[in-house]
Amino acid sequence: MKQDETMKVKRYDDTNVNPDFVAERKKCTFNIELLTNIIDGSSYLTETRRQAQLAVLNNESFSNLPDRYYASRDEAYAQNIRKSAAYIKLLKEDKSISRAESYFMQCLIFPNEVPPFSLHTTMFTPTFESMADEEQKKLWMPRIENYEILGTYIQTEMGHGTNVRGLETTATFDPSTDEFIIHSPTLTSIKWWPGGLGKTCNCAIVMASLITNGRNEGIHPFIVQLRDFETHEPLKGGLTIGDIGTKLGFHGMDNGFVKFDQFRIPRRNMLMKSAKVTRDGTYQKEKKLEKLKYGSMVFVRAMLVFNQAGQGLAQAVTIAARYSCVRRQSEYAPGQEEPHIIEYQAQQHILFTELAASYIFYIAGNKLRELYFTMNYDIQKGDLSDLPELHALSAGLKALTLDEAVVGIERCRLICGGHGYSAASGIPKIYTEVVAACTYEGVHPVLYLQTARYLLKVYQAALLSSSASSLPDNQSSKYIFRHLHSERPRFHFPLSFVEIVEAFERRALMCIEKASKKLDGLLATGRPHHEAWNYSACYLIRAAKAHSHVYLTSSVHEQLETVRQEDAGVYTVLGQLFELYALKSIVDHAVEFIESCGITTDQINICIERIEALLLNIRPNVLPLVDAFDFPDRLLGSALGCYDGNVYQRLYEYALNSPLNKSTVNVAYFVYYIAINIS
Ligand SMILES: CCCCCCCCCCCCCCCCCCCCCCC/C=C/C(=O)SCCNC(=O)CCNC(=O)[C@H](O)C(C)(C)COP(=O)(O)OP(=O)(O)OC[C@H]1O[C@@H](n2cnc3c(N)ncnc32)[C@H](O)[C@@H]1OP(=O)(O)O
Ligand SMILES: Cc1cc2nc3c(=O)[nH]c(=O)nc-3n(C[C@H](O)[C@H](O)[C@H](O)COP(=O)(O)OP(=O)(O)OC[C@H]3O[C@@H](n4cnc5c(N)ncnc54)[C@H](O)[C@@H]3O)c2cc1C
Repeated sequence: MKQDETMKVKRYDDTNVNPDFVAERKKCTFNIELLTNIIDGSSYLTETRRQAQLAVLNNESFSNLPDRYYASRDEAYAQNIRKSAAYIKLLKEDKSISRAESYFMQCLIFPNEVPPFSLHTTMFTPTFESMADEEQKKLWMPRIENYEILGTYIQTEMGHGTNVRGLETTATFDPSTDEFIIHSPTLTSIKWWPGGLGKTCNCAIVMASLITNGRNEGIHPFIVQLRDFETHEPLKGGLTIGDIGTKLGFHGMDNGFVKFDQFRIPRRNMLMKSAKVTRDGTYQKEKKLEKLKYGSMVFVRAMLVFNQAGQGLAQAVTIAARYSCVRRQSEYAPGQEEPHIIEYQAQQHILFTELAASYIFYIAGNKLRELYFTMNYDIQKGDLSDLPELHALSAGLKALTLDEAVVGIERCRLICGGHGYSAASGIPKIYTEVVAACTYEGVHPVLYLQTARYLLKVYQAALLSSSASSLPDNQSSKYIFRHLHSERPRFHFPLSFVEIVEAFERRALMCIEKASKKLDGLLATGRPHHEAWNYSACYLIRAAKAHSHVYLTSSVHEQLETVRQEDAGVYTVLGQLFELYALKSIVDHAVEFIESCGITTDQINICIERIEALLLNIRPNVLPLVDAFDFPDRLLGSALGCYDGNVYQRLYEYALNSPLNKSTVNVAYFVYYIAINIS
């Protein structure tokens, strides 16, 4: 990114800080900057992020007007298009903007929003790059990279989302014209939901059943132009396109529908890297590359762990923590000043456990992102051996971290009392954004079951093997081999970090064993496999969750081992958060840990006591720990969570700006109420 010498705007307002915050920040026992570097991935990335954020704050084109919480849907969409145009212009003009910089800029330009063009970068382009052959890339990529083509990813239909093989849209090859005919044969086959489809994108990857020579060859991707490049009108020849209407959130996004009526595209618009249809209609495929078509789902699921679960929960925690250090309520000691609500143990228990979870998701999410890029390098070169591992891991972690994050965000809202319910808190917007990710890219029961399917295969392999050597080191399920053939250790309390990781592994192995036994038991009674699988679902899902917890704890433990060499202060606070998250999970799933690790209810009570001690340890650092996330106020968009802690002044300003306050007497009152009274 080109450096801007005029960068003056501050990321925080530190001129008029609430004195309670000043006092809180003085209690800090660790180096905040080092922790920020860990969350970002490195000091280089911290600097990159700050520069990118300053560039956004200094650019008028990216301001959020009208107020994001008062905008109607039309305004929210228009606002996003205005900012998108400015953003894309900037990316086109300054080719030195790196991928990481553009990512950081996007997060701040569209705070807690998935903007209409985002499918272009997250799904359309990666799917095209992965599924198109070299000739197709040469033809299309320059216009895709130049944003002349703005694409979305069209898979889901009104009648089918999860069952991709059940999609009804057809792409039938017509050898007489060398074209495919895309068709929606039923009401339920209308494509439904794709982001940016309703009004914004001019092209799409469309997933449809390929039919040639009278045979249905299954779901394949096609690149389809939807709108005229000049007029932006939907193309003639059999397209009905529109916006699907208002949703729980995502107001600035035009999720859309499209009905194809015998719509024709050239044969070469089928993406032909792993399968093709020749001029005479012959279908050919490279079987080993078949699963590449699922690749973009794996990519987004892997990214959602740090981007939505980690960042979303961290933002809600930042808001709740800062507010808890300002808000005073209730008479604690008779006759004394009301304490800040942060002093109540009940408040601390919720706030600090969610703080711990946000650190765990962020750090583990960063590791998953790195693992994705490492493994995907080989996958794109045609070695798909790591794909099952990556699929299982990204599916399970997307599900587990988002499940826990949305509950955590809602808990943060609740501990802010009444003001948490106001849009001005910022938390409702974070919630509606993050909870959407629990549905898109796969609903969670389905994703857990995908993870479980993989785990049972690994378990079967481990039963037949006596060592872990047959699994590469980067496989997260290696512990299954290790522990299956080794004695369970005696755990000592309070648990050491190493013991914590092993306890999670032992619990996961037990859940996998139980799921396998359940399935085998049902099969032994003569039930068909699909039925036995369905009636083992609760066991299978428990196994997938337990395995995903293993990744969370082991990857953060690995990070801790590195930090231990670097900085004692940061190691201590990060260790406290790690321990708190782990112990809370152990207490929440006590039965599974008692059974798998041979521990007692008395030892679970030791964990409960230890959690209380950890709350006291974490208390002095609470503000510095959320400051370390380093969210600019503009990203949080919260009256309760600003860096300066001037909550009440901001709440009042927010109310004064309400459109309802533009007049002292509302016209509707005259039109309806006075009219009734007169008649
Ligand atoms: C602070 C740090 C900063 C760092 C710097 C930053 C760097 C920059 C990095 C860039 C960041 C980007 C940030 C991104 C942010 C994200 C925000 C995104 C916003 C996105 C907006 C929303 C978009 C939404 C899109 C959608 O929803 S698209 C539709 C999604 N649909 C689904 O998910 C459907 C769910 N269904 C399925 O997945 C499957 O079809 C099914 C698995 C349920 C099918 O089951 P079925 O049994 O029918 O399966 P098959 O027979 O077809 O296949 C079975 C075998 O295939 C394997 N399989 C299945 N799925 C996959 C897969 N995905 N990958 C690999 N393999 C797969 C099965 O395991 C079977 O295998 P087996 O036979 O060997 O057992
Ligand atoms: C905000 C948002 C953005 C989206 N963006 C896009 C997009 O850009 N492109 C796109 O193509 N799609 C998009 N989608 C669609 C999304 O991918 C689907 O909604 C999702 O995959 C779920 O499919 P479905 O809605 O058909 O639910 P269904 O598949 O009908 O599932 C409904 C429920 O049934 C249960 N269920 C279903 N199948 C099973 C099973 N096998 N085992 C156990 N339980 C099951 C689950 O509880 C599930 O929640 C988006 C959705 C949302 C909400």
